[in-house]
Amino acid sequence: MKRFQPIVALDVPTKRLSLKLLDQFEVEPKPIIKIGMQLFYEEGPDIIWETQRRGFDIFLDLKLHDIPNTVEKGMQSIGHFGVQFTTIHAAGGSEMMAAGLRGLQAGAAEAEVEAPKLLAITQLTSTDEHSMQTEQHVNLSIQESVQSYAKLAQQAGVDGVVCSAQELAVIRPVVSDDFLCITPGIRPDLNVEDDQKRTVTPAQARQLGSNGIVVGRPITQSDHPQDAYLEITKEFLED
Ligand SMILES: O=C(O)c1cc(=O)[nH]c(=O)n1[C@@H]1O[C@H](COP(=O)(O)O)[C@@H](O)[C@H]1O
Repeated sequence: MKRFQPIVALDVPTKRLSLKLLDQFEVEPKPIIKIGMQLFYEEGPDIIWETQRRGFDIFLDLKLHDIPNTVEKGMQSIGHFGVQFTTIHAAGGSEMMAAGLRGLQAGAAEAEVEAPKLLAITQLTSTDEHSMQTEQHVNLSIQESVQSYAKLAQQAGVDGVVCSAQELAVIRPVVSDDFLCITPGIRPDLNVEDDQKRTVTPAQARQLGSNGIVVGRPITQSDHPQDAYLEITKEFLED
């Protein structure tokens, strides 16, 4: 099973701070860098070029969720960037996910770059079963909801899902072997949750069969981001 090096969420407000962090990751294996909405809305595509110039693969996490035509056009623009991964919300439905995939492939073809892997967000790792049931009015367990989104995402043709590693046991039996399961909500110390609800350690994510972990604050807010990254990498990649 494919296991990627950890994906570091660069959840900082400015280019200056992000470049300072990137300088910390001149190590092997180089992390995949996740650029999310805060940094992208602030700095625009320039932050992608700067990160690519430093030799990092990019996970552009903009979580598109809109009517199919709007998502298709938005994804067409994202397809131009030459990033390796990007995200869409499974809750938008199969028609929207298929439209997003079409747009992404069209954009990548226009720019003559490889299309990114498209990942569907299932239930955010900050959601617990109680809030899902009482606020989204989803009358299922978290496991059932995530499993159902994973099946829908695969039928729509996307490359994988984002979920908690806690749900992998129910997803794997219903998707193909090459379907990617990328898992945030990673905490080396499970006592530190922040706003995350469905957390696991890097070692648990490996044991549960995650293809890649997304880690933000445990690395970026550490006094020694490089040491924290290397420690987490060892825990996740080494059998
Ligand atoms: O799409 C994501 O990456 C994502 C999905 C999800 O369900 N939960 C989740 O935490 N994330 C992202 O993963 C990162 C987790 O950050 P930390 O909680 O600081 O490790 C953030 O950048 C979130 O946007």
